Amino acid sequence: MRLVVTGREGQVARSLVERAHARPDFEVVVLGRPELDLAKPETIAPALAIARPDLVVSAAAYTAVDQAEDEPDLAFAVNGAGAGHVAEATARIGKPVIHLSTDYIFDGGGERAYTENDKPAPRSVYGASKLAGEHAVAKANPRHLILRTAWVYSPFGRNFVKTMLRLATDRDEIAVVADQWGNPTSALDIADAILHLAAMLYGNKGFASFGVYHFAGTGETSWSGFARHILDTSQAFGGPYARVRDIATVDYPTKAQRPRNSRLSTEKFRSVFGWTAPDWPGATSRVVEQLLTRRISNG
Ligand SMILES: NC(=O)C1=CN([C@@H]2O[C@H](COP(=O)(O)OP(=O)(O)OC[C@H]3O[C@@H](n4cnc5c(N)ncnc54)[C@H](O)[C@@H]3O)[C@@H](O)[C@H]2O)C=CC1
Repeated sequence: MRLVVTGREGQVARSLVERAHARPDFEVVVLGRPELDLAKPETIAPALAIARPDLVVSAAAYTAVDQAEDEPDLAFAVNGAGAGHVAEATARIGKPVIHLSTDYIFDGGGERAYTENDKPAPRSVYGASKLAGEHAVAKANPRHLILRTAWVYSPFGRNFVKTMLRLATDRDEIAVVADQWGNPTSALDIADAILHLAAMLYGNKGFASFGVYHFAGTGETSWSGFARHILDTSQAFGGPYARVRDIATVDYPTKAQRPRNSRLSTEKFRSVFGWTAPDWPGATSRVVEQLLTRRISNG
């Protein structure tokens, strides 16, 4: 089965390439700029048609959350209209699309994990642009799976785990927000879930479970809890360590507002697809170990 993935250098795209290495039943083709540019609609359909997908994974996005506040037009062009064009081009060649979305479509109020029935109310340009993308995808291709995920990290690209390890190389203490809660999610686990979905979809004309799903690491924590686990694991493997000091969101102002409660209920995904992500501490430890081992082997 041939998966065509947008966002060539992204965490999810690179994780899919890595996970598919061990799976002779999957071939993963990654597309990126300039041949596929979500901000240039005319590039999208030709690039996808040439790549001959059995399934498209729409993982490219404008993900600079704070910068999006200053570039709303570009964020909406890429995450909203661009995502819609990908889904439309995929529908035109008769294939399904798996599209990645985000916890930031919620406002972060409330005390329980969000379900797929909860009403979106984004508080940032990024969140609003991703919600526009969900609507555009759903309208353009009825054969869609929209996966909302959160707090994504991996051995690739830029993410919170790599930031903590980098800061710990030259600081004794790192101040981290303690009053935002969520589910850290390894992009490698997202990749495994996507391969599971792809196998269920392939050649199954009767597949009737299209729609919106939440998929995230199992268990929850705060950013500071996440940071402590990363640095404790690093120390255990002989890597950099720093103490973590809890601070409040108000003490760490950012341009874009983040949801205080980012927790996603993955019950629907589990019951429909029989699949759950590993628990977040174990998954995080594996990525930290992978990063430290790579660093040592690279000298
Ligand atoms: N990183 C996170 O914490 C979260 C990410 N998501 C979503 O998951 C998906 C994957 O995220 P990541 O892999 O972490 O993102 P990433 O930031 O690692 O990768 C995004 C990719 O999209 C590409 N891209 C940006 N603008 C483009 C354009 N105009 N045309 C073509 N490609 C373009 C970038 O070059 C990059 O390769 C995205 O849809 C994101 O919105 C959802 C929740 C949390």
